[in-house]
Amino acid sequence: MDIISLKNVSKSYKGLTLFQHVNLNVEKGKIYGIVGPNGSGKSVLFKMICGFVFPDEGTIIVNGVEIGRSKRFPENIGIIIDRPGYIPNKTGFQNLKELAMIRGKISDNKIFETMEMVGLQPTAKQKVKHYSLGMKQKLAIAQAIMEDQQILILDEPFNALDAESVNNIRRLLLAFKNEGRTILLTSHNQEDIDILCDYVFRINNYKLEPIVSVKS
Ligand SMILES: Nc1ncnc2c1ncn2[C@@H]1O[C@H](COP(=O)(O)OP(=O)(O)OP(=O)(O)O)[C@@H](O)[C@H]1O
Repeated sequence: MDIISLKNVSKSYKGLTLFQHVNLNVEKGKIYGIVGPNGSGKSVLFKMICGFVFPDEGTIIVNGVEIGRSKRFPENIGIIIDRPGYIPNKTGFQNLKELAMIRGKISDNKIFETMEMVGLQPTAKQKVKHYSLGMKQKLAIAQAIMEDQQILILDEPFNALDAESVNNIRRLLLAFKNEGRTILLTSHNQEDIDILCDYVFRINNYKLEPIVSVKS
């Protein structure tokens, strides 16, 4: 069964057409890349899949649940879209802890492990308002993965990361895929797309056009 499916999805903003009758079936345990120029609708597509905005027509089903009908936010989905709103006067750990308390699923230890995994020091006393851009990005990645979310929707996950961190996060994402997690990502860096993605779609003419099937 497809873990995400879009059926006949259309979306416009006041005369700006982004998508017209788009269909997409996402297989579990694969990495999908969505590419397209600035303003082509990549983030809007991800927001629709996450239930943050609704399509004008069509349906989106995530994990068997139609978005916008029975419940608004899909369960078990890790998201990086836009800059997350952190509490500036708290440390990275404290910020993640606040988020973890919403679901109450994970221990402090798991937050520690996740911070180390993405290259942040969990015991650092530095407040997030003093974090560099790359550190904020790592925190965003940490919140998206720390609860072992099975679907990851990652809009530009490599933004602001140094080369070593990019390699680390790429390795992490490939390991998640091997565990059966499903990842949708965007990147303006073709190398990220080539290395990571099983399937790539380009937004073209208001549709998702398959451009390459690198590893299947
Ligand atoms: N809430 C909104 N109201 C009106 N227009 C919007 C809204 N959200 C997005 N748009 C418009 O939709 C278009 C697509 O935006 P989107 O952020 O999805 O582009 P993108 O492909 O992610 O671009 P980039 O590569 O620059 O990140 C843009 O023209 C944007 O201004």
